[in-house]
Amino acid sequence: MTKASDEMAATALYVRESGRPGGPATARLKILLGHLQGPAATAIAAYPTSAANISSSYHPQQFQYTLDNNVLTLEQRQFYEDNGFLVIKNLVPEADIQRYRNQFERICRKEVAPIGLQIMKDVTIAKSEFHADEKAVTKIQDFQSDEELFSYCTNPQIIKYVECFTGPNIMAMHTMLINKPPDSGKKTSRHPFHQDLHYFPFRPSNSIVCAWTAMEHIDRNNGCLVVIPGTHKGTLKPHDYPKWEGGVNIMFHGIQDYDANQPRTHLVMEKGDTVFFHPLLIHGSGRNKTQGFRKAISCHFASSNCYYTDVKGTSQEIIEKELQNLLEKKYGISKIPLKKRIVGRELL
Ligand SMILES: CCCCCCCCCCCCCCCCC(=O)SCCNC(=O)CCNC(=O)[C@H](O)C(C)(C)COP(=O)(O)OP(=O)(O)OC[C@H]1O[C@@H](n2cnc3c(N)ncnc32)[C@H](O)[C@@H]1OP(=O)(O)O
Ligand SMILES: Nc1ncnc2c1ncn2[C@@H]1O[C@H](COP(=O)(O)OP(=O)(O)OP(=O)(O)O)[C@@H](O)[C@H]1O
Ligand SMILES: O=C(O)CCC(=O)C(=O)O
Ligand SMILES: [Fe+2]
Ligand SMILES: [Mg+2]
Repeated sequence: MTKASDEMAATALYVRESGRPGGPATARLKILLGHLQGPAATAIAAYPTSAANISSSYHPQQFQYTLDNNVLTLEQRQFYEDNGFLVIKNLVPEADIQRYRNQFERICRKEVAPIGLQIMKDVTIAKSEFHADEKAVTKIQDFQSDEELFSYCTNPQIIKYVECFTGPNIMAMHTMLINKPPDSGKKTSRHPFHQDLHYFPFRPSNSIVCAWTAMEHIDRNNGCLVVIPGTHKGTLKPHDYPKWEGGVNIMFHGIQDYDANQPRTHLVMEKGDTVFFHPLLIHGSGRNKTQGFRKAISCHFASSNCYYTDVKGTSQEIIEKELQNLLEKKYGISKIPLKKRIVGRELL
C-alpha cells in the first residue's frame, strides 16, 4: 500500500512558484491535474502552518483516539476518547468567518471559479427549472485551490487542535462550505445519519478528523449537527439512500439500520464554535425550519502517513460505483477508482 502523499506526488504535475518567505500567499503551489480534465482537476499545494509542538515520548495505553501533546486538557481528551467529538467554543475569529462568507458569495455569483470545486444544489431545486443562483447552492465541496476559503484549513487555531488527532504532518483531504437551505417542505434539507468514512478511501481512521465550524448561531431550528456519542468505537456500517418520500440529495447516503433508541446529542453552536469529530462517528443534520441559509465550513484532515485503500469488495463500493456512473454520464469517463478522486493538499 502506498502512502497518500507518495501516491499524490506520483500523479501530480508540479508548478512551483518561488515564494516570498513568510506569508501564506508564498506557498509553493502544485497543481494536480489528476486523471481528469476540467471540473475534476484538483489543486494541491505545500503550505506553511504554525505547527504546535508534539511531545511524542509518552502515549498512555488508555488513549486510542488522541495523541499525546499539550493542547487538550485531560478532560477534553477523555471526552473525545469516550464520545468521538469535541466542541471548542469561539475558535475561529468573526473576521475570518466574514471572509469565508464573502468568498462563498463571490463563487455563487460566478465571479471566481476555483479549480476542482464542486457545486451542489438541493435536490428540489436541482430537479426544477428554478435556479436562483446562490439560493440554489446547498454546498460547495473541494475548495482546496481557493486561497481565501482554504485559509480556514491553515488557520492556526484549527491546526493546533487537528494535530491532537492526526499528528504533525497533515493533509486537507476534503473541504465543504455547507449552505443548508430553508426546507422546501419536503424535508430534503436533512442530512441522514452517516459516517464520513464511508466516502474516504484512506486509512487508518483514527488519523482522520473533521473540523466543522458554525458560521452563525446554529440550533435545532436551522438544522444543527446531530451526533450519536460513542459510535466512533464501532465499525464502518453499510450506507445507502434513505427511503425518504420527499427525495434525497445526491450522494447523501445514510446508515439503514441505525439504532433509533440510541441517545442523540444536538450540537447547538455559536458563530466560530468548532467541533472536531472522528470519521466513524454517526452524525447527520436536521431540517432547516427557518428562512435563512444556515452556513458551516468544514475540512477533513488526515495524517500524511495515511495510505489509500481499494474500496472494491467493501461496503464503500456503492459510493465508488455511483461516482463512476455519474462521471460517465456527465463526461463520458468511467472506471476512476475512488482513491484517485480524493486528493489532498498538504499543510507544511
Ligand atoms: C459528493 C457528495 C457528498 C455528499 C455527502 C457528504 C458527506 C460527506 C462527508 C465526507 C465527505 C465525503 C467526500 C467525498 C464524497 C464523494 C466525493 O465528493 S468524491 C470527490 C469528488 N467529488 C465529486 O466528484 C462530486 C461529484 N459531484 C458532481 O459531479 C456534481 O457536483 C453534481 C453533484 C452531479 C452536480 O453537478 P451539476 O453539473 O451541477 O449537475 P447537473 O449536471 O445539473 O446534474 C446532473 C444530474 O444530477 C442531478 N442532481 C444534481 N444535483 C442533485 C441533487 N442535489 N440531488 C439529486 N440529484 C441531483 C441532476 O438532476 C441531474 O440528473 P438528471 O437525471 O440528469 O436530470
Ligand atoms: N428516517 C431517518 N433516517 C435517517 N436519518 C434520519 C431520519 N429521520 C431523521 N434523521 C436524521 O436524524 C438526525 C436528527 O434528527 P432529529 O429529529 O433528532 O432532529 P431534527 O430533525 O434536527 O429536529 P426536529 O425533530 O426538532 O425537527 C438528523 O440528522 C436527521 O437527518
Ligand atoms: O449539515 C451539515 O452541515 C453537515 C453535513 C455532513 O455531515 C456532511 O456533509 O458530511
Ligand atoms: Fe458528515
Ligand atoms: Mg426530526
